[in-house]
Amino acid sequence: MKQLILASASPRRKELLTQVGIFADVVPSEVEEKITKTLPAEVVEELSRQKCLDVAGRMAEDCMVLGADTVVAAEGRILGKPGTLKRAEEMLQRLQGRTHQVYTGVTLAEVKAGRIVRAETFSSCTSVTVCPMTDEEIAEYARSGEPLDKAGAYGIQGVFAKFVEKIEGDYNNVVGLPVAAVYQRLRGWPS
Ligand SMILES: Cc1cn([C@H]2C[C@H](O)[C@@H](COP(=O)(O)OP(=O)(O)OP(=O)(O)O)O2)c(=O)[nH]c1=O
Repeated sequence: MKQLILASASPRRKELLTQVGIFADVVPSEVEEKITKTLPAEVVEELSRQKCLDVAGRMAEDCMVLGADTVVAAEGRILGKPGTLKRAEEMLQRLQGRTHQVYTGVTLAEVKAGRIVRAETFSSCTSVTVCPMTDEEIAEYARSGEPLDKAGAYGIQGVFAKFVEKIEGDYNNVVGLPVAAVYQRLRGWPS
């Protein structure tokens, strides 16, 4: 396989690729993310494409570029990163005691002789059921710092695992990258 460039600053995505033996160089996208869609699957696909094509357009060497974006969809709303403690608590209040969906969009592009010669976009959805949480549990978890940089204000791979009743679909998709689907697609691409 050609050198893979990961157009994402998310350490979790890099770790997931490394876990399956795909060693990527990181070149984070600097694109201003612009949402024109409304369905969560379309939103993550659109954002993953913007991140991927931004970085791919700057590559001079032959390579593959991967962009990804993750959001949580709950009761018709799309939840990104909370950014503040208050927003984190509001999001967790919305998720506790219910089932929601996590969507990750992925775009893969091939760069040849300084040009993008191919790009493919797809998304993956996982359902996550969260146990009922008390107000104290929500406040304590929000204060832990874990939620702030994560879509939906939680990290399934961290302390929040104790509130996850069940999931349906790819676990790694929740963490930020459906790594099996990525590998299966990359396998079919030119070496
Ligand atoms: C739901 C959930 C999300 N997340 C993370 C994955 C993503 O890093 C983050 C969603 O933010 P994204 O905007 O998808 O990605 P990012 O800002 O981390 O990186 P970049 O924009 O450079 O690609 O939430 C978890 O780590 N665990 C979880 O359980």
